[in-house]
Amino acid sequence: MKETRLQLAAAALNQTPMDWDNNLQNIKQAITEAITNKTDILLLPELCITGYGCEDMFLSPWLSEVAFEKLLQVKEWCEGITVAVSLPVFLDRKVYNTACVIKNKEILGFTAKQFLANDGIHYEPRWFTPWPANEVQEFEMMGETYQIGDIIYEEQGVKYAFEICEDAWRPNRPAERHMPKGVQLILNPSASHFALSKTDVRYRLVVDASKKYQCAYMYANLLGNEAGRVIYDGEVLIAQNGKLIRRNELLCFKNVDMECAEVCFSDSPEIAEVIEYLPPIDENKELIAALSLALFDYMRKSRSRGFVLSLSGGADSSLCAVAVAEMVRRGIESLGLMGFTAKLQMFSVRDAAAIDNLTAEQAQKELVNRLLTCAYQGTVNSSDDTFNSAKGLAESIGARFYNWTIDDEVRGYTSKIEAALERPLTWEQDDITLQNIQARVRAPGIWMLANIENALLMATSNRSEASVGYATMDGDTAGSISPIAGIDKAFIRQFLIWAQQELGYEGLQYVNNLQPTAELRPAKEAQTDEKDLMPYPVLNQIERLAFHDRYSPKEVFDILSEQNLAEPEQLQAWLTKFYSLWSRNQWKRERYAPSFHLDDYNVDPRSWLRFPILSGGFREELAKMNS
Ligand SMILES: Nc1ncnc2c1ncn2[C@@H]1O[C@H](COP(=O)(O)OP(=O)(O)OC[C@H]2O[C@@H]([n+]3cccc(C(=O)O)c3)[C@H](O)[C@@H]2O)[C@@H](O)[C@H]1O
Ligand SMILES: Nc1ncnc2c1ncn2[C@@H]1O[C@H](COP(=O)(O)OP(=O)(O)OP(=O)(O)O)[C@@H](O)[C@H]1O
Repeated sequence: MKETRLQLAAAALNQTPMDWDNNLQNIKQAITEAITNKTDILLLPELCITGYGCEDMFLSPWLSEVAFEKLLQVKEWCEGITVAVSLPVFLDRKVYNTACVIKNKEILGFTAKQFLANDGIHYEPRWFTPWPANEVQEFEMMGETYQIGDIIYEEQGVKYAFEICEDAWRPNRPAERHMPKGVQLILNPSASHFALSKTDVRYRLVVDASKKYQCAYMYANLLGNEAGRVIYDGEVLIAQNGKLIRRNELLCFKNVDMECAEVCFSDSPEIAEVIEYLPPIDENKELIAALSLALFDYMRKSRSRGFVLSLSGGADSSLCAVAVAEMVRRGIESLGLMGFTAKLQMFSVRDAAAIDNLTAEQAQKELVNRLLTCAYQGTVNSSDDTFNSAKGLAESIGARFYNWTIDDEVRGYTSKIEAALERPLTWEQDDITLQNIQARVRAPGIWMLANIENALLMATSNRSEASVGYATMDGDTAGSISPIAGIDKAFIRQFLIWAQQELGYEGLQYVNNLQPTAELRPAKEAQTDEKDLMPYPVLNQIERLAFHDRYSPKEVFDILSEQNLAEPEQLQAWLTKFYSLWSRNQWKRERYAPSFHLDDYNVDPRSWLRFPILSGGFREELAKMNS
């Protein structure tokens, strides 16, 4: 029996589009670590030289030229090691998404992606050309000739080849053709976005393939919030013959996260009979890990100095506050306090050392205090309950907390307009106007704090509100990021109960006992979101069926009718409200501050879901459903 042992390594990298210094530094760090570990082959993620999220910049030839120059720099760091590093290659006015193999400072070739990702948040065919199976060509670049295409490489007698991210997600994936050619190792450089529970799918793709194709399979994903909206979990997997060899801790705060393993290749491999899959995934844990890392990266990459939040004590703003506290907790856990503060680049060494001298609990609170400023902005319609909730939560996590009222500003604007119109504004006649002015006058003051502190203003809308436009434009939508606009309200409410119980955020006890309310109408009307709209779980179900599952209004009605959720007339009324508000409010979704992709879909037009700003508003379809 012939056996060869190879030391394999794969590294997740926290890259940023066109941040050449950062990207090359991370690549160098990974190569240096791998050389120290006596690695034979190191795999790095998809498009890690440029960053995956360069968007239309991929269409500019100069971007690929710069990437090639950087590749030549990387090549020189590869002494005694084989490294797979990915970049776009511009040939004959087409761009290819490639993985380049460098062996001992020499370029062996470029494998080009065959299946381009074109669903959900991915739009690759806009930029790249797919490479045909089995084809290899030569091309010239900067005076040298190279091979590009469907190449099979060899390391110490072990044949290896690539599947580049999406390649592995298709039934006729390249591995199907590689196996009969004696390929024993597949490398997969990926930019596979985070979504709740998605790691399970990825795990299956990798471990199942290693069994089916009787090979070793090495996978490296990008890490962190790369370009603003999309988060990568930095997953690294090494598997062989149906057995997992290595899997890392996901969503860490490091720049480089590497796994190494010695893997034995034999001509009569032992194939696992039964594959051990991952245990059920705790989506609450996953959500907060992704959200806190997304905030951390967004903040440092945008060179901001913390967050500002209009804290109502309701569920949405409370989640935003907890996410910042968790960013600090998880950041310290991942990097150590000095590592965390150094990476933020906003504290002097002296300042950071002083914080480091505090007890762990004090240091956590001190950092939250420096990074999060909250304000409660009450009106005559606000209740003691929400004030106590906001204050209690802010104090419990250590955030700075201000409290003022906005009644003077509301009165000022209202009386100006009343004078101009020569009539009083009344709740009977001017309900929405009188609600919106309250939400709007909260914006200037909170923006002032954000400007003073050079901090990011968090807009607190969730996905359910975004669907139906249940937010005031330039009021509670004001902000520089919308961190929770990808999460539905029902999920948020159960998450906050979990966070109180499992993460120990006792300050959430108040909000966990409140009904969601906008508190924009006079208190005697006992306004609640669900009275204005419909029960959030129903709204969420309609939204998922309509857009994630792509059913027609009539089909959604039929599916929900079978569940006996409500009387048919009630269901019809909810559906009519949902589709009408959905259509009318596309323009608002276009104007939301950037949001994160967290769930398996979102309603952000720049990301998962495009919809016309002006449309027929489902009039005919709703009439059919109602007939
Ligand atoms: N296609 C389109 N393109 C551009 N603009 C369009 C438009 N369609 C309408 N508009 C404009 O939209 C404007 C109306 O939008 P906007 O002023 O935002 O207000 P609007 O959507 O009419 O009302 C806001 C809703 O959000 C609720 N809300 C507000 C604030 C907070 C909360 C909470 O949960 O705490 C809830 C409130 O109860 C109300 O139901 C109109 O002036 C109209 O001209
Ligand atoms: N009294 C308030 N003080 C400060 N900010 C407020 C106040 N009322 C509303 N806001 C701002 O407007 C946003 C929208 O209000 P909304 O009621 O939708 O959210 P919430 O209060 O956080 O959650 P819930 O809907 O569960 O009550 C809040 O998240 C907050 O940022």
